[in-house]
Amino acid sequence: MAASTELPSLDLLISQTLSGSDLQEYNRIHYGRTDHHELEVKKSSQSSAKENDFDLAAYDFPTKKEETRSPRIVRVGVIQNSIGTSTDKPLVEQRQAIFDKIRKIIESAGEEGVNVLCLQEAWSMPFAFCTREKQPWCEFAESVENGPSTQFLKEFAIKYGMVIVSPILERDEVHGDTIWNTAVVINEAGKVIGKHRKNHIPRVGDFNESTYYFEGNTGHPVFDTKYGKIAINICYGRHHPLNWLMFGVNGAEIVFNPSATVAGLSEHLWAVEARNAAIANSYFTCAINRVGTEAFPNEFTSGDGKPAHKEFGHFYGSSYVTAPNGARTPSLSRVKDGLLIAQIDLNLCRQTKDRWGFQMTQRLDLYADSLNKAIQHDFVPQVIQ
Ligand SMILES: NC(=O)NCCC(=O)O
Repeated sequence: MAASTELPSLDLLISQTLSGSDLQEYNRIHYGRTDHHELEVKKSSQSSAKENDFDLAAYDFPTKKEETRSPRIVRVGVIQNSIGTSTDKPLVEQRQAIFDKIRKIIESAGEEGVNVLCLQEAWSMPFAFCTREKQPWCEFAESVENGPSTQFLKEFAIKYGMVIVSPILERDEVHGDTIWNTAVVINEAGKVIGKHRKNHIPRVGDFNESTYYFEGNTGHPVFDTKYGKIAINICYGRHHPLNWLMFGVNGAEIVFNPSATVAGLSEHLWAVEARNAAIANSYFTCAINRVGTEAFPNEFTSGDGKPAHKEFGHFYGSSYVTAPNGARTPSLSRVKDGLLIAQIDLNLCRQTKDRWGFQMTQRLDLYADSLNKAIQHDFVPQVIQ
């Protein structure tokens, strides 16, 4: 059955269907708290959201005050968006249309005091990797240091004193013009402080990304920013628990998961994976997905015997934030652009570690030893008959 593009969000459906103590119980069991702690946003931001047709939601994660450490309050923002115009237009026009709509949303994020903002995977282009065509799509690849996306975002980073994570298609001119799927980290002074390249490249459905780029070679970097230690687990990496684990081992307090995934494939996994990662690693996770349906000029096939088609499928948005204790925000819409803001206290990471002891009780030494054996060509699985 085709996935619905009508249902705005499961969260909305629930909140409109249940009421009173049933809704409270649902919230307690599903979201991990009875109250979403919705934050007020400025009238001007509300007007801009209405005028520019994006959703705006903000939530707080109140955290216990500590006697010996001051709170470390940070506002994180995530943006999900559809592309700005059709994919048969000139590339520069397509990119400009995305910049034009993103500009408005970033301005609202800045006005609302967002400290760290993350955009969706390959945000400055359509997700054309389904086509397997090299032309014209490879032309969207750009330099980390001074490509159009970095130039565009630097201005906002400086204006709002905000760290921005910009997932782009990277062109590495120094190493043979190779292409990578990369998240660029721009600090509050507008300086690129580093990048992370996607570790796990999908080979599923229409996600033909391996035609364009290899698995990343940047490890699991954690960026120690003015607003906390952040990391980026790009899209398909969210299916790999050890990928999440390594960002935690390196000390991440917030891990962003900029994604591009479609309803027919992964919607039933979406609410589970980033949330589970937050719980297992005692850090905040911010899951961000594209939204809308992208159609391409030429037909492509999915290698499943079904007819050739021009549409990728429905990118279902539904971005959300999870705290280390497993409590989460409702999702943004499945069908509309949106800005989700979460006010978090990074002290909750250590508080959760102290309470649950997952870091203390994990057995990295044991896993390292077992994994070392498992990767040997003559490995014999430890099975007892
Ligand atoms: N962009 C990407 O890696 N998508 C793969 C599909 C998925 O992970 O749900």
